[in-house]
Amino acid sequence: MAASLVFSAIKPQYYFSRKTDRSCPVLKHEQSSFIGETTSSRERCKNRGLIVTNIATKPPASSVVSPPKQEVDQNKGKLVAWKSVKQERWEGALDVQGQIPLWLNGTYLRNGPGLWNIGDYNFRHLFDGYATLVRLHFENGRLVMGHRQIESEAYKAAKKNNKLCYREFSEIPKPDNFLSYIGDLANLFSGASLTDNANTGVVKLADGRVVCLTETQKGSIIINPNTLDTLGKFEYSDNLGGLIHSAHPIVTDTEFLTLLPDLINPGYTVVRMEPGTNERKVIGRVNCRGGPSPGWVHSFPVTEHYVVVPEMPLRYCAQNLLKAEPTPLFKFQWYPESKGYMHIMCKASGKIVASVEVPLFVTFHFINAYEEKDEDGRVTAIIADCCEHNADTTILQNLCLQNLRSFSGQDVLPDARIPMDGSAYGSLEAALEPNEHGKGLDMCSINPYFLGKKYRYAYACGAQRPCNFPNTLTKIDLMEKKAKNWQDAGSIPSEPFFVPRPGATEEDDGVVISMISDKMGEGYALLLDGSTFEEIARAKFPYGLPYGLHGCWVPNT
Ligand SMILES: CC(=O)/C=C/C=C(C)/C=C/C1=C(C)CCCC1(C)C
Ligand SMILES: CC(/C=C/C=O)=C\C=C\C=O
Ligand SMILES: [Fe+2]
Repeated sequence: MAASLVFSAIKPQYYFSRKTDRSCPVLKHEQSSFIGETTSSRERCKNRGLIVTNIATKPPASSVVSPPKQEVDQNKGKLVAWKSVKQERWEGALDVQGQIPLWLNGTYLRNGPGLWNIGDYNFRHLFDGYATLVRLHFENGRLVMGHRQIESEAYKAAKKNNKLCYREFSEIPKPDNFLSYIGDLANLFSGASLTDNANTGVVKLADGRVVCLTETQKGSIIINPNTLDTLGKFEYSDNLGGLIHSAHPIVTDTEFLTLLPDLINPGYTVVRMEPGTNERKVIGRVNCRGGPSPGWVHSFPVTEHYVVVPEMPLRYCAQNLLKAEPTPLFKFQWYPESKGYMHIMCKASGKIVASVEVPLFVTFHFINAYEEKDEDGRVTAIIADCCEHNADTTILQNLCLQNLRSFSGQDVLPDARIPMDGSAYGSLEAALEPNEHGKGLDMCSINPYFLGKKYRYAYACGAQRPCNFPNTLTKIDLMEKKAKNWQDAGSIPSEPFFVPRPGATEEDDGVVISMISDKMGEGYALLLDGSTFEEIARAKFPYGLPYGLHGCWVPNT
């Protein structure tokens, strides 16, 4: 059993003061070739439905102690996290060590970029990879795993033509000649050449549809959570247009909220979609306060009554979009002079009730947000928690595959942000001492019942230094300002996903699911107790799987 480690975690926070608004309620395996070419159908048949036995090897002991450099070097090249998925699909029951709680009945789905090459051509960036879905189906203490590639147009075209056909995060198809270059530019403006490679996340809508998403709107793809079949595009039936959106909508039993950045008139449209429909309706619009374009908006948080619209000084950049070769910040540009802002929009009226300047910040992921109220129930502040990267844009370069694959023992992960004071502006503060979680923090989840509400626990990936990527799992207690940490030295765990126990009354009563890409080239599903953060079960995969980004829970119906 892997020990639960106690060091701790950081969690920067934004504080906004706002005037009370009366109109609102207070309301290749490295060498592997492109999928389908190397894996023979014989091999696939052999693996399909395979019950993996004889895996009762002793789990690697966890340790708070950093692995000595030699150990890191010895295992160099075996870590499976950044290697393309071995084959297009697999499904089978897994042998479980430990006890899966009998109440855990349903399917955990995880999406992420898992295939980074077309034949001999290797992609540059983590976010370029073709989407790999992984499914962990829990039923009566048993576990069936499956993985499969999403059949996006981008993936199918790459397979058919053996070359890149759509614009990915950093990869751009090479024009054949000058005329096709002009055509490509036209296709960029119409969106025709943008990828639909839905490799960022997966959400279960309240009407039961399961949708994989990325930052391009056309990359919204409906899948079958049982078979992982690609069922077709999720077509938005409104006329809102635009080409991009936040990769992380807020999805609840009653709504789907997202942000549409406007690159022409810098700003954001906040939209809402009702379950059972494909039509987004506008809640309101925010104009940017600084810079030539909107800030990159990968995610955003909500409170009970407000949508928090972040305006990050790392902004979309039209010039970089047009460049044939990637720039250091890809499609973005850092404009520190343009400053950073947070806008607070009332969900009911669409009115902006506060718009504050905040210290420069760089974040992919907001964790949660909530309203702070005085004795009379008036909202006095909004706390928005995020995984902040010390206002350091080099995080984008760190996520280049070459950098991820070539860890030499040197620590390059940017520290999380140093606490700062507020004054007349919103402030950015560390929510707890950063060493609690090793000064790195990303890929977070919370108990979904606490979305938008004051909450105590966040689960995330933290860091055991030295490292070049988050390599621990951490449970942050925002009240005690402490963290419990779990680590399998040399391995990379994916986002710890919290599933509450039905009927639970405590916020952390549930399990945390993660998948580990281990240093020996293997991998396993891991279950931790949401309260003690101790391991309760693990199940080894037939082979290691690449790193994956975000997931969702689909309960058995
Ligand atoms: C995997 C992940 O988290 C992010 C993926 C982001 C993507 C695919 C962004 C793609 C884009 C383009 C292809 C052109 C327009 C800008 C931008 C949205 C960055
Ligand atoms: C995995 C990641 C950042 C890790 C750095 O600490 C960001 C992923 C973003 C997309 O979902
Ligand atoms: Fe994300």
